[in-house]
Amino acid sequence: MLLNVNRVSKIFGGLIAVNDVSLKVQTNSITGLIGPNGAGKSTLFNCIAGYYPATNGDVYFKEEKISHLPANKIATLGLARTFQTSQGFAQMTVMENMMVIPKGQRGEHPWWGLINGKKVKEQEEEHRNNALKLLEEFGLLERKNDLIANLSAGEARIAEIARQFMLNPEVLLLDEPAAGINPTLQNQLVKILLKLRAQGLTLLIVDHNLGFISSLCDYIYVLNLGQNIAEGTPQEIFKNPKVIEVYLGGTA
Ligand SMILES: Nc1ncnc2c1ncn2[C@@H]1O[C@H](COP(=O)(O)OP(=O)(O)OP(=O)(O)O)[C@@H](O)[C@H]1O
Repeated sequence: MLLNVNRVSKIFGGLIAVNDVSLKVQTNSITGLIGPNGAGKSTLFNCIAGYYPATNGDVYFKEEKISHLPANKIATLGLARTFQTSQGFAQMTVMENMMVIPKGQRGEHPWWGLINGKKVKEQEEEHRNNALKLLEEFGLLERKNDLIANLSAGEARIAEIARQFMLNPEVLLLDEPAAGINPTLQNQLVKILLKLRAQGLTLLIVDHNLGFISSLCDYIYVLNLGQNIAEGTPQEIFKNPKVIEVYLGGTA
């Protein structure tokens, strides 16, 4: 089991945003997390990735308890997340965004360059080659010198996902990757994600687009009002009466 979320709750003031939720993500699977607005999906992502401390419960990644660790430490262990809105730097180019060296990497320490300049250069070269390879894989190589601000919303989202791969994650949490992306880019994204899974990546995906979710996921969890109300294969989930009632508004 790569990721094990055990009875996690998150309370904001008087509001129980996530209420005793457990889920498991198998190595090399694509797992979906769906539910209506305000169900607690993003909050659960934040608890898993270390952006919020959970009020109760634990998260285990590769059998190690990570629920007490900060996000940057969790990212260096191999678990990264994307956000609903792009976190990239609008006035940087696509390539410059890729090269923002993740925290915890040697290159960020100023003294490192003084004592070992050659190693830093080698590492930068390695980052650059990795970035170019990823941009090609994500169909953004031709846009590498364009400012993030000049990309379409969909391209900016794909650039943000590509940027997360600079950390070489083993599991990536994707928060609404298909939102605001036109159908052509969406199909491209499905192909890219399936290819990355074939290369060994594990994914946990939140999205409102059920077609996108069912074309990707092996297994789906459904949240409503902070609670896990159903789990199963896409076929099981989309004929589950509870899911139809709360998520599809009673229209099957
Ligand atoms: N930082 C916060 N402080 C207080 N309440 C919050 C905070 N973040 C989220 N909430 C509340 O927690 C509940 C769950 O929100 P969350 O964003 O996790 O839902 P979601 O399922 O991701 O929704 P959406 O699909 O609309 O993104 C909501 O009622 C929301 O208002």
